[in-house]
Amino acid sequence: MKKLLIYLKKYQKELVLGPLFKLVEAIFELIVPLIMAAIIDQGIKGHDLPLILHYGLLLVLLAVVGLASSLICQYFAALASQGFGTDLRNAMFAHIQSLSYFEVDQIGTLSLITRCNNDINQLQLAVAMIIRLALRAPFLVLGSCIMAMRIDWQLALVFLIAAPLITIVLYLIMSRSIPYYRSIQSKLDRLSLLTRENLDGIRVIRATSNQEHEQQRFTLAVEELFDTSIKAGKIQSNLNPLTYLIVNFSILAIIYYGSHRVYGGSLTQGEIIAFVSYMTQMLLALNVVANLVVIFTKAGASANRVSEVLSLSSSIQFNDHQPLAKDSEATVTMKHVSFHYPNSEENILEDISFTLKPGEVLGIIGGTGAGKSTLIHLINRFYDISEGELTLYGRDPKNITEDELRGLIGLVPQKNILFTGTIRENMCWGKPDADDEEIWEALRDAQAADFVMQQKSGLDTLVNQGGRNFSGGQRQRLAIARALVKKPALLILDDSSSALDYATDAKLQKALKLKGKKRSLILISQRANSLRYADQILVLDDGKMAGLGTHEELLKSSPVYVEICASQLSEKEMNNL
Ligand SMILES: Nc1ncnc2c1ncn2[C@@H]1O[C@H](COP(=O)(O)OP(=O)(O)OP(=O)(O)O)[C@@H](O)[C@H]1O
Repeated sequence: MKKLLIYLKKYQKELVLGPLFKLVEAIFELIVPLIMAAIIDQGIKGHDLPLILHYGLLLVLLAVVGLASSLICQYFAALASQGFGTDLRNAMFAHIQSLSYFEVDQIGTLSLITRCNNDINQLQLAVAMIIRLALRAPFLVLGSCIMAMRIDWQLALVFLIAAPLITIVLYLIMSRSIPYYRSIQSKLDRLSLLTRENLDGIRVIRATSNQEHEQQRFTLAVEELFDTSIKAGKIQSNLNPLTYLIVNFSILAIIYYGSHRVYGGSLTQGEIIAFVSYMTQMLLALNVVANLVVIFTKAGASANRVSEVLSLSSSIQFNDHQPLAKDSEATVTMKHVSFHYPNSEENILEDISFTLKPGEVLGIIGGTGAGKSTLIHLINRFYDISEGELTLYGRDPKNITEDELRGLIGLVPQKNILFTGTIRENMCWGKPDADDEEIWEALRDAQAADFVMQQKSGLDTLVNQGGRNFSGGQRQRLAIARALVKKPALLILDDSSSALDYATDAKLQKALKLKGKKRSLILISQRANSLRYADQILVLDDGKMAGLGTHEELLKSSPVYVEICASQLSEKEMNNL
């Protein structure tokens, strides 16, 4: 919670002045019943029109000043709550960027989105309510009681009985409904997760005719939310009848006992009216307090969820910089490397060793789940190795700054993502100052120049969300070009040409090899054909090395490799190998 308070520090002025202005409005509200009493007792009773006009004008003045105070408070509340939300959202977003894959996996991407949006909205609302109502509502409760006592302390005993009774009713209702409100929040979380998942995967859902199943899942989640909301609503619906019952009995008591006192001459009719007004004011203010409790309870849960993210620190720390040995004989070296994900004990990679030299191509092949992408994650230092030794240009990656590491490696991940914007903007991600010539060169090498040229707007062609206005193969080539623009010393393609036909794939490989005299290349592929000209191929089988060598060497030494080739190539092709 402390972590969140620092974002309010900037708005101390608004947090103090806002409630003070609201207090001015509340004071005026407490004065109004007294003026009404005076109008009745002096003006109407004495047929004194000038006095009625005088008090009427006073009422108008109080209303105008009260409204102005309320608007000023509203302004401060909006300024502080929106500013707080914006600062917090920016800080949270920046913090998430600094986290490693492990922490992001731990919370989950969709939950992070909900926390960044819904939870911060909830906190914004709470800040606005603190400024607008947190001081005003209790002040009105207390003020109404005091004002009533000022008029007639004996009759005000009705307040002293009614106020605790109303408080008990509020407590009973709130304590029963708040758990439901908490549950509603987590159910809303689940619903937004389902909505997002479904809309993201709408093509897959339709292609696999799973609409009905997904509809059922969604309906179930909506019904659960509906049930919980109804339960909370049913409890909450007792609030007004019960509190109004107490207030109406109190008003009856005030009128009954008050009328005796009016006959006795110790109280006036106007004062009775003022008493009734104070009673109503107190009830409304207590209801506001009850709503505030609900808002703050929800905000409390949201604050915990936001703080949980902010208190995470990246498990990947980059130490002091040591200069890279650019003339090192090896780009990447792994010696007996093993790795398990932080959330499991089971080794995903075991005893992996290889050396990749500058200008060389390393192919990685293996079945699904063999650990190919995981190995790439280690080279990128998305995770740290669990055992063994990993060096990049002769250095432990822990001693390379993050910027240098990212500048060194151009990664085209398996699930490539293009961002909304133009093709040029996407290309400049790796190198913001890249000129058109550099971009076209990268596009040519990635075999993407032809189709970009065919676009009417060329590099200024707009890329829709996720690159949906391009085919799978075009997206892959654009993603490869984007990685090439920054001219990385090590280019990693994680199954990034799977959607290309063999001829385009071959042209791509040729271009990459031609340009990459000094650049090392790691190619992950499920297709043996795509890797056959690599300088060495690492065969992974269930996280273990099942061979390392050239295509020809592996055909003699690695049964797993032979099996992969046999499953993909025809007998004729196999015989020609
Ligand atoms: N973040 C993670 N946390 C825990 N386990 C993971 C994580 N990511 C991957 N794994 C597990 O690690 C194993 C290897 O996954 P990896 O993605 O490296 O395989 P792969 O060879 O690239 O497979 P594919 O060819 O299907 O992409 C799998 O069993 C997977 O379940």
